[in-house]
Amino acid sequence: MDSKEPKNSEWVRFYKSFQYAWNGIVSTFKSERNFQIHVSISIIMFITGMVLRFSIIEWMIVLFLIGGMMALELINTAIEHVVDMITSEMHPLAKAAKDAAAGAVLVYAILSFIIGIILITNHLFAS
Ligand SMILES: Nc1ncnc2c1ncn2[C@@H]1O[C@H](COP(=O)(O)OP(=O)(O)OP(=O)(O)O)[C@@H](O)[C@H]1O
Repeated sequence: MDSKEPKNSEWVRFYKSFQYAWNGIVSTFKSERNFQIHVSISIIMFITGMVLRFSIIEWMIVLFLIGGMMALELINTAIEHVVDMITSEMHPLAKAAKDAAAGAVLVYAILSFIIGIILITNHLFAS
């Protein structure tokens, strides 16, 4: 009997942690225009992959890029929130933190774009 309760509460905690994470994704989607743009581009890439009938390897690359992009955008949003919570005043360190986080997203976005173009052109010309 005693051993059942902690087990249940572990599952409840596990379920709740998913719920909190999902809430973070939904609220970021609602508030961040860049996240909405990334989701839209991901949907376009998904449809492109279906139309061109991507191979398993190509799908794995696309999913990795989409997942990485969204995860980075979520981390960038988290950093923005923390900075805004710490100070509402202009501070060089606040700027440095926000700009570095935005830079990380930009680096990944540029790489994703280049890899996406390579994937599509390689697929079209190889088949
Ligand atoms: N508290 C702050 N102190 C100094 N610079 C800041 C501060 N908050 C934002 N900035 C800088 O001002 C510029 C514009 O920031 P802005 O607040 O418009 O966008 P963001 O918060 O970085 O992102 P988003 O537009 O997604 O909210 C960026 O270079 C950012 O680093």
